[in-house]
Amino acid sequence: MFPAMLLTAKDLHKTFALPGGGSQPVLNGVSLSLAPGETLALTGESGSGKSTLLHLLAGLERPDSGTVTLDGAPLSALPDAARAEARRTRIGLVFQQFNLIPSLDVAANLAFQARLAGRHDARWCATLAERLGLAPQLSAWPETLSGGQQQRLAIGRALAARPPLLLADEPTGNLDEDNAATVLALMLELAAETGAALVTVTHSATVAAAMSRRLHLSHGRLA
Ligand SMILES: Nc1ncnc2c1ncn2[C@@H]1O[C@H](COP(=O)(O)OP(=O)(O)OP(=O)(O)O)[C@@H](O)[C@H]1O
Repeated sequence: MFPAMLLTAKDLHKTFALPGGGSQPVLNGVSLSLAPGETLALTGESGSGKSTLLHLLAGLERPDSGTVTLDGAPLSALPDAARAEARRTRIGLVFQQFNLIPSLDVAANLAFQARLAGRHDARWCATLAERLGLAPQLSAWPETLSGGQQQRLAIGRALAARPPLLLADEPTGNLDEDNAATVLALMLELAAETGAALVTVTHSATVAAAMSRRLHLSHGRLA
């Protein structure tokens, strides 16, 4: 018997209006499904729509047509507030640009999403800080951290609420080779430990090879 799917996208279409008039179709019937704990790389040429697809999977944007279902609940059909709630409690997000909160120290950044989700667990946050090599920096400001440290913190923040789904957009895109390898290994280890499924948008063959499955986006469709 197949395991119940965590995430299902069915026949997603998305077209953007162009500033000068006209429109640009970006996703043209994209479907995928992800089992709990599965890891998936989304690859494709620059501009092929990978980030757009990730945003639809995260409920950050809505498709023009098609559905995104998370744990059996229709994410894409929910009104904005309910989608934001689902994102807070069920999805961890990691971006290329780290997106840390500059006015909060490392400890508060780490705990931020878990607090929002009403699932702060001080012991788990301490474990995450330790595992991510950030324990000595807990009272530092994010701007004083290296790029690698900032991305490790962003991963910890995304996993602090133990979401069943982690979505990452070029998580190693701003890092040198050594930091990229460390961040990739930690992201995979901690996702596996928490049971989170992972979808990673990437241009990196190394990152793509580290995922259990790869899908390539081309001409608005996945293969
Ligand atoms: N909000 C938006 N409004 C208008 N056009 C958009 C918007 N978001 C994305 N696009 C366009 O959709 C296309 C796909 O963009 P997207 O960022 O999803 O591609 P990508 O595959 O992630 O690219 P890259 O690898 O360069 O990050 C691009 O042509 C982009 O200009």
